[in-house]
Amino acid sequence: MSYLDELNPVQRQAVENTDGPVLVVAGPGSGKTRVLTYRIAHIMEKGVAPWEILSLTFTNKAAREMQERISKVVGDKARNVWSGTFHSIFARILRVEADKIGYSPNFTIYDTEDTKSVIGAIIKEMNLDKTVYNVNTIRSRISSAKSSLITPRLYAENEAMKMQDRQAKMPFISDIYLKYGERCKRAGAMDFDDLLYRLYELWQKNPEVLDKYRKRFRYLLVDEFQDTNTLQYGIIRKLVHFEGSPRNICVVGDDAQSIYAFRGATIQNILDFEKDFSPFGIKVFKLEENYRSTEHIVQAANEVIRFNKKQIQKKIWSSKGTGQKIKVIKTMTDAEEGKRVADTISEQRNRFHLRNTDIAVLYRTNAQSRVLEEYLRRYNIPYKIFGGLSFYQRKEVKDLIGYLRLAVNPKDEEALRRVINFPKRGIGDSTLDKISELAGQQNLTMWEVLLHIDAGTRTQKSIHEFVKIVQDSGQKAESLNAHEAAMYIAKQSKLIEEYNQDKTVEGLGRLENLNALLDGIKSFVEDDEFETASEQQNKSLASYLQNIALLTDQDDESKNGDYVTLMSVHSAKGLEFKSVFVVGLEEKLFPSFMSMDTPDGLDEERRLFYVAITRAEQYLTLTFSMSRYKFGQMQYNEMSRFIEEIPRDHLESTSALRSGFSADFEPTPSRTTTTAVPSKSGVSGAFKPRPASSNAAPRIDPALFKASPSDQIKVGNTVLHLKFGEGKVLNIDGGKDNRIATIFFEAADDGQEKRIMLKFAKLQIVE
Ligand SMILES: Nc1ncnc2c1ncn2[C@@H]1O[C@H](COP(=O)(O)OP(=O)(O)OP(=O)(O)O)[C@@H](O)[C@H]1O
Ligand SMILES: [Mg+2]
Repeated sequence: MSYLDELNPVQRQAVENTDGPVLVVAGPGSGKTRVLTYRIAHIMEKGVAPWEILSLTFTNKAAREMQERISKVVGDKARNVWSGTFHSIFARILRVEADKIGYSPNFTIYDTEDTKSVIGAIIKEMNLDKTVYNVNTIRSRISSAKSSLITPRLYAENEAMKMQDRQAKMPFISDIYLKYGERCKRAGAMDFDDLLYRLYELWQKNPEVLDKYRKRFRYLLVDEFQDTNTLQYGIIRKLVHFEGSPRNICVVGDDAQSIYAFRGATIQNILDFEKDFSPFGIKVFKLEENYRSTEHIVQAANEVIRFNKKQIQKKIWSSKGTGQKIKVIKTMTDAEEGKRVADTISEQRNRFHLRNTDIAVLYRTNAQSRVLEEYLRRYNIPYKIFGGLSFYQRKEVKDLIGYLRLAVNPKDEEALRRVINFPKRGIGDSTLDKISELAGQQNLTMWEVLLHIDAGTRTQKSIHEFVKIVQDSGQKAESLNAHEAAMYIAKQSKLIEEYNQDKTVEGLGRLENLNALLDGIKSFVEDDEFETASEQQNKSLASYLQNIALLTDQDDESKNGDYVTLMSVHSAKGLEFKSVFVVGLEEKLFPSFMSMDTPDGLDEERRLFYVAITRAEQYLTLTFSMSRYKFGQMQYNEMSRFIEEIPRDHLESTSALRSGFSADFEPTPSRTTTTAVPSKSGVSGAFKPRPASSNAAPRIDPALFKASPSDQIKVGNTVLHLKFGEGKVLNIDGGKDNRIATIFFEAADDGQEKRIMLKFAKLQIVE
């Protein structure tokens, strides 16, 4: 059996001990997933049928990769292994057994939006105040109740939960929960949590059904076990932990990579597993060699995770050679960060002969993808976003763009349909159908029909309000610049208010996306890179929309299958890439401001960082930006403590390090932002332009920068530009309001003269 030779001795034992419980706790890249894969192959080689094997993973991507890896060893029959995510496998079982719990086999699966709309309807029926009873909060309460196996009845009896609800001024959540369950059942629908919860219930109530599956799945395997929640573990236990069971279960995981505490996953599961199965001769294996990454990366990861006290001690080493040091890039703005990432990707492809698919860019929050996407597109680097939508495809982004489009063109029917009843104003589908019908009959646009509706009924009043919002927005779009207009519209439409109410993790992500869009519009307005006067002048909402039409266009950049992967760190679990970029390494972003206040929160962020950097095989690049727009405000950031926690020996010595770290390179004890006071010497020092040959950005601290009035700028001046550094004004032409300066920036990328419209440019005269 030659495939066994592709394993080290400990891995081989974990594979060959197919009978009885096995636990593998080991660090990243040590071959845990490989053990699972080979174990499945090995079980099949011993004559077990593929459908007797159940293998559970967390993401579809991981499940697919596992399937591919198994096929390499055993060929086509790999397809018949029950291998997939918890949700997909359980849905499959539930379809077969649906009638036993009063469902039809064709039950619908409700996504989050469906769930929210059902909960919203219940709140309305119960005459509860929807500003107090926030749909998202309730959804997440119900979800966590289900994940902890708390039925509506138990919920109603649970004093602790009720106390929490009373404190939140929502004493009726348990009633909503009960009604929600009934409603789903009546509708023949299950939400995502139900796929786990109902399966548990099915097995609980129907021992004969459970028995069938116990007999069927003779072998069970679970990857990324550290991230299972109570319910998932409950289901697993039911399947294998019983009298007379051979308990052929193998789980693999790494407590240091547990990153879903907020969803109820606890590393306690790993400890419990060992305890629960120890009476049945559990075998525990530890793997210590990292086959994925070179030494600098592995050692840096080891050092960082040592800051977490509550870890199972593990030694990890690499025999892949020293490898490259970790590169750190510091930039002044997030836009520049995007640009440097794109630059470095191009450079790495050439220098190290990488394909796009060898490269991944990982971020902490999805909202960060906007700037990255923009620069990858500008550089013609194909990319694909995993575990989420591309920025402009996200619902909240489309909502705001819908309003912006209406402001510029109220006849835009698609936009109108999208937002006329969002946020909800009681203009339902039937009203909309009527409007559309009228429009058809009279050969008008829907907008024109709206304009002629009297204000009588409640719905008609709502329509009037909506028309007013669009009209006001239209006026602002003409009189203000794109950013001012968009800010007005975001507020006036009540979109911000709507998204602001949702205090869940997902809700915050949506608000961040909205703000990222607004910030993007702001940088569009402030961008003075344009060279011609007409482009410079036109900073209107209409021109902004035209500009992004190209970005929102869904042309598939990843056509030929060679694309850079963009994803959140959470989605990157279990994956590996030759080159990995981890971006936005700033205090309050990564670690996230939401988790920084508690030691446990911070530990989880550190585990997340640990997951991020251990995805890299050969090249690891960490980037951070000194400033970043946040909620329309320029924020000044400090480098993330996680970079400081990496011993300097593992970092490439670059200018980023010299200026990013405190002088003696001691971790800085205080993390309050210090804003430098401009002083004569400080200015000239900080403003030193970068050498033309290097790719480094001009090191200008935005906090020190002060734009001079444009009419004072004269030929011969030396001026500073935030992006291009120091430059000499060679010529000025154009009339009063349209003066265009020709400036030579020594440090700019191309070393070419640039033509810049003075009215919009931000330049500081140095001499
Ligand atoms: N004995 C081995 N010989 C050669 N390559 C190996 C060996 N074991 C693992 N590898 C390779 O090392 C890489 C990491 O393995 P794998 O993905 O299984 O690690 P893991 O422990 O699951 O990591 P993570 O914790 O990040 O999920 C893979 O490319 C795998 O094929
Ligand atoms: Mg793995």
